[in-house]
Amino acid sequence: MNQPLSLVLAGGGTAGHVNPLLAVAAELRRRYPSARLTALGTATGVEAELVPAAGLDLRYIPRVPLPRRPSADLVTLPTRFNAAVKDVARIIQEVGAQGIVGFGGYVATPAYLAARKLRLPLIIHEQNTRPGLANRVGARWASVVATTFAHTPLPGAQQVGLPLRAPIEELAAANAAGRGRAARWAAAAAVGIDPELATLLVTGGSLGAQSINEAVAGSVHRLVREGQVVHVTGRGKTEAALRARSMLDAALRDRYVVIEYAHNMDQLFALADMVLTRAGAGMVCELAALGLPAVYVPLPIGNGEQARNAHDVVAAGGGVLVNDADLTASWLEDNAIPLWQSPDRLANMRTAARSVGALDATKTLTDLIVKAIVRQ
Ligand SMILES: CC(=O)N[C@H]1[C@@H](OP(=O)(O)OP(=O)(O)OC[C@H]2O[C@@H](n3ccc(=O)[nH]c3=O)[C@H](O)[C@@H]2O)O[C@H](CO)[C@@H](O)[C@@H]1O
Repeated sequence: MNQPLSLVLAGGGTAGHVNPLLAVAAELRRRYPSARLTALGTATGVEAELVPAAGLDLRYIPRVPLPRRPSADLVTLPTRFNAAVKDVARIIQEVGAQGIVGFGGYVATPAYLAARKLRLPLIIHEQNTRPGLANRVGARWASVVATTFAHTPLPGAQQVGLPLRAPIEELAAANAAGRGRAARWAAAAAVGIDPELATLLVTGGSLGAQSINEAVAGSVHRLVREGQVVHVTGRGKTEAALRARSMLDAALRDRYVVIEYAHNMDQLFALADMVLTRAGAGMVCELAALGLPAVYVPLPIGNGEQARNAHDVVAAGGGVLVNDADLTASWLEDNAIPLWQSPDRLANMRTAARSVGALDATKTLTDLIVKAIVRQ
C-alpha cells in the first residue's frame, strides 16, 4: 500500500453488533498504527458510547429504518435514504477511504450503497446464523463476504468465526494454556469477590433479559446457598434483582452481586464456573472460545435466530438450551443448580465448548480486509 490505510467501518445498534467492529479496528490499529479508521453509527445506537470509548473516530449518519407498515414515512423513505447514502459518500471522500468494512444493521445499508457508487472494495461480516437485510443486499456486490457460522446462507460466504475483543482472546488463550486459575484470582480481587466459591454468571446479553432476571431473582435464595451469583441485569433492569437481594439473609447477601451493565465482561468471564445467558452471537462465540459451560435461553423472537446461534455449541455438549417460556425459578433449582454443582459435568462441557470455539477470527478477517484493499 503506497498511501496510509484509510477505512470506513460500518456497524451499530447493540453491543453485539459493535464489538466485532471494535475488535477488527484494534487489530488494524495494531498492524498499521498510522491507519485512518472511521466508524459510522447512529446517535441512538450503543456505538455512540462504545466507539469513542475505544478511541475510534465516529461519524453519525441519520437512522433510516424501513417502516414496518404503510405510513407517511414510506413516502419520504427514498429521499431520506438517498440523503444518508450521500452523507456516507461525503465522509468516504473526506477521509480518503480505500474500502468499506460492514457488520450489518441500519448504518450498513447506506454505506454499502455508497461503496458501490464509488466502486470501492466492500468487505462484509455477518455475525448471525441468519443474515440481516443489509448484509443480504450488500453481499451482491461485496468483494469479501465473511460469516461467523458455517451455514449462514449468503452467496460466496466464507466462515471466519466472530472477531472477539483482545481481552477475551487473551483470557481464552490463558484458559487453553491452563492459566485460568491465575486469571480468576486476579479478577476476583478486582471485582471484590471470593475466588474459591462456585460462581454463576448471569447475563441477558447487552440489553439484559427480564425473564432471566425474574427467574434468577426467584431462586437466588437457593443459589447463594451453593455458591455466589454475579448477575448483570441490563440497563434499567435491576429492580427484581435488587429486591431479591434485599430479602436475602444478611450473612449471604454478599454472595449476590448485582451489576447493571458490565464494562469488564472478561473479568466476569474469568470468575465464572457456569453462565446463564441469552444466545446472541457474541455471547455464544465468546463462551465457546473461553470454554465456559452455559445454559442458553434464546430470545423467543426472530424465527429461532438465537437458538440457531447456540446450535453448534449445544450439539457438541458445551451448553444446554432452555426455552424462555420454560425458564422459571424452579427450573433453575431442579436443573441449573445440579449442573453448576457437578465438577465432572462442567469439565466435560468446558472441553466440548472449546472444541467449537474459534480464536483467530479477528486476525483472519483483518487479513481478508487488507488483501481486498491491496488487490483493488
Ligand atoms: C435483542 C437483540 O437485538 N439481540 C441481538 C444482539 O444481541 P446482543 O447485543 O445481546 O449481542 P451478543 O450476545 O452478540 O453480544 C453481547 C456483547 O455485549 C457484551 N456485554 C454484554 C453485557 C454487558 O453488560 N456488557 C458487555 O460488554 C458481551 O460480552 C458481548 O460481547 O446482537 C447479536 C449479534 O448480532 C444477535 O445475535 C442478537 O440476537
